Amino acid sequence: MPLVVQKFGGTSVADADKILSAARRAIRAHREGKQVIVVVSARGHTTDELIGLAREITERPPAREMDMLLATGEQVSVALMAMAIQGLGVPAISFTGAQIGIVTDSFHTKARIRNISTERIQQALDDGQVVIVAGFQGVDEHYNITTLGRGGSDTTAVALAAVLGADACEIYTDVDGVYTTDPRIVAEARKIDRISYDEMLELASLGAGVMHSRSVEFAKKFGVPIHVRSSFADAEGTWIVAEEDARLLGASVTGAALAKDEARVTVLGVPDRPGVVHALFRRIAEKNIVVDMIVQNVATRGRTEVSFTVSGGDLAETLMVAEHAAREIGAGGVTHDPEVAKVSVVGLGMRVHTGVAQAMFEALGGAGVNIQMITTSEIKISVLVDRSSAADALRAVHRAFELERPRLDDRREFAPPRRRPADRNPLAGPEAGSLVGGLGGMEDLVVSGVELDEHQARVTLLNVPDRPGYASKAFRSIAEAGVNVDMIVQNVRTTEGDTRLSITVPREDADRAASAASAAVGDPGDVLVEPGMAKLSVVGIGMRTHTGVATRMFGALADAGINIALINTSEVRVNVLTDLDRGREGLDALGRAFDLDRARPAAGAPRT
Ligand SMILES: Nc1ncnc2c1ncn2[C@@H]1O[C@H](COP(=O)(O)OP(=O)(O)O)[C@@H](O)[C@H]1O
Ligand SMILES: N[C@@H](CC(=O)OP(=O)(O)O)C(=O)O
Repeated sequence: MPLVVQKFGGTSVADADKILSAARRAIRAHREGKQVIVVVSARGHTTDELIGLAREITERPPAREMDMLLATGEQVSVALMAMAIQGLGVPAISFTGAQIGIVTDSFHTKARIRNISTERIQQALDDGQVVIVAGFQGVDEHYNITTLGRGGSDTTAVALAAVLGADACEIYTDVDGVYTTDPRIVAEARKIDRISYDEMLELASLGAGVMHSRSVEFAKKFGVPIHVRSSFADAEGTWIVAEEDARLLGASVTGAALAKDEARVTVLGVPDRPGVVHALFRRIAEKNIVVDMIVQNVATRGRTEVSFTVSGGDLAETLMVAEHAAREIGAGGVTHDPEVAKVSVVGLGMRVHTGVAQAMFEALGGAGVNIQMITTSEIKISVLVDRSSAADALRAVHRAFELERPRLDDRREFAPPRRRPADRNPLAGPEAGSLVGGLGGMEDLVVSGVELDEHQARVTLLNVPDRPGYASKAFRSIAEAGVNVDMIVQNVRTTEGDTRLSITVPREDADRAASAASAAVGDPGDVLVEPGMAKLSVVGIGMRTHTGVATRMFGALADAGINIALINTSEVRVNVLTDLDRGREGLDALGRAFDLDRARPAAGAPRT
């Protein structure tokens, strides 16, 4: 019998009419002969209101009690939904997370699912009942109630779909699909018909609030097709599916995202020697703080700057940890900016299209937006900008890539295949050995490989003026010279007022890239070339949301005495640049650190 999981977000169960309309949708699927699991979130703004209530009592509510409080929002919704479905004549039963054995770790307010017992749900389904489950919550091994982090009901829904082998997970929300960017900010944004897991992972973690990024990790790991669609209309929404099913045509950029609630932290005067970066990020990871956009630039006079972003809510704690770590490693100090935002473009097409970075920087320059930091991965480019210019920046970028124009997608009716666990579920399949942290947790990090690219050269532009338009000029010149750029890293201005922008290119193109850059910046003395660099990458799922992965990577390299010259991170990989002659050794060290015997050198995959 087909099985479907339907998740209704807060806006879709905000009042009695909406609950009844969601109930009718579940009943329709039930009458079509499907087994139906309904996952619901707290009604409307309930979770925000509960947080407000706690703050009225105390500035720093204990996390355990916070979870006890927040979980009530979803409990109200499941009861009302069960009443609605039963009232319409169909048997239904509601469960809290604890009742159906959604067992998590004990990181209150950001717990991860370890496992889900399926017997009770399966029994109810087999009895012909619609099963209603409270999203966003679980219970730890000591029976403490936990929550999964804001937006976590998506993760409950996809996790249930994964363990029960559902044919699809339907996410019902107040938009009719995933758009090229947030339609509340850019009115011309267009609905996307199909998008790959990796693109959605990047978009979600870069700010597209329509999906919880951890839910997409689940979907990718377990091969669950997700259908994001409107609660209030019947039209097809957006399918989030495996790359081979997304059948993407043409475009270099699929979507753009804005993360507004970002804060930047920079550790100044970091000694340029092995182990230092590791010491810093280990301290932060110990606090379970998710670090994003790590940018480390070329050292001068034996010192460098390391910048990274965290969400605004984590800033105070991060600063305390960073200041402590800075003293420990003998760094110069810590600065921060709480008023920044990150604008990103994402697209699998970037793997093959050139000139994407140039087009993005040109659009930003044209809109008068100053770029503070840049970081890239194979399928995304992110820039940090002042928060006040963020919406303008997003609109400019959306326009530059003509994201409002319909793509050549195949719009025929689409029924995605469920790619069953044998080939996709790393808990069951051949990748089981690569799980870090044992087989205990469904949400454990999956590291699928480590790679070495020995064909990289680094080109650095020194003395980059801190004003709009500069990056665009340099990249236009490099693109005109026909050079494919791989990594791009720009850190914030140093204390001496100097900004450095580094790129990596295929070694044979290094001189061409350097002369193109010199021509653009006007002074050859401002361009540095290091022809022999190696890129080491750790590849997998959940690389960013698992705080420990970068730390483990930096630690392994530190123990091997290998210095890190550049860093960039994404949802699916962490890349670092090292000296060429240390590359193989680094690859072995990473293979050991991540318990992989499949460490392999990779052919360079330049783009941009
Ligand atoms: N790329 C995007 N596509 C669609 N919606 C987006 C995107 N980025 C951000 N959003 C926002 O996400 C919202 C839906 O998420 P959310 O409010 O969490 O819904 P729910 O309550 O159903 O979980 C939309 O109203 C939209 O403004
Ligand atoms: N109620 C929780 C969980 C959730 O996922 O909500 P929604 O589906 O409305 O984003 C929150 O507000 O974070």
